[in-house]
Amino acid sequence: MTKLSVNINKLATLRNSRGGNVPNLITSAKDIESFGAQGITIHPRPDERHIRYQDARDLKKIVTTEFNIEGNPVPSFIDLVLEVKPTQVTLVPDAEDAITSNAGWDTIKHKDFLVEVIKTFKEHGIRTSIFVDPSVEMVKGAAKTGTDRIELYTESFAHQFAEGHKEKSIAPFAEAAKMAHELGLGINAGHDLNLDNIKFFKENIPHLLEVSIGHALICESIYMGLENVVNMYLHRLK
Ligand SMILES: CC(=O)[C@@H](O)[C@H](O)COP(=O)(O)O
Ligand SMILES: NCC(=O)COP(=O)(O)O
Repeated sequence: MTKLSVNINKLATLRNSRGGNVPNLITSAKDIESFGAQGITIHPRPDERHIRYQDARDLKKIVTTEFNIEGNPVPSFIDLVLEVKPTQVTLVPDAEDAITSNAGWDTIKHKDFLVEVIKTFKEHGIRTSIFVDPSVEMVKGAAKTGTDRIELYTESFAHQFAEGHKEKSIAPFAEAAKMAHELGLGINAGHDLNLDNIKFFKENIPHLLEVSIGHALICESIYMGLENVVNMYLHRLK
């Protein structure tokens, strides 16, 4: 079974655009869980342009499914995660000025750093995942960091799938996932997954444990409603 973790960054963006507390992230997260999603993901960035560090603390009190916090492990992020103790932390090598995540880790170059950070989180009972491009070499490097899981960065899949290059879009992901499974790593995936591409991705990536989906899911919900859309994903992930 592949779990759906809904990334609520975009709801925070909407809230922040007006000040105030509409939409209320706590109510939204509870509703998303009640619609059947098996997790809530947030990706606080140091500028707190969408999710604020305080949101992470507040959400921890009410999330009853899997709580996944993603981000670049700068000192303030590490402190936040150790305080909040989510189910899972996903490490993403965000550049400060990036609009959104745009690359996976170089798990070879940053091995020593990743080993140290992952050890710290695991000592505190937090499952770890690291964001990687669909590269066998990067997956092999990830396995040497001690991480529990990887998250495959699916932007290139989504882009090529939308262009109609189905087989080409999935091939490196299938190969990277096969290697991850052989090395004992759990497999998550995310970025630009949507209602059009999720079924094909799921069908072609065995052992896919979890997908985190935000941007498209919230955009689709504008037309079809959050409850419907969550259920449409759950149906495609069966
Ligand atoms: C790691 C990843 O792909 C997502 O967390 C994505 O980066 C969402 O972040 P934004 O909502 O800031 O684009
Ligand atoms: N880890 C990926 C994520 O949380 C959501 O990414 P996106 O669906 O907003 O592109």
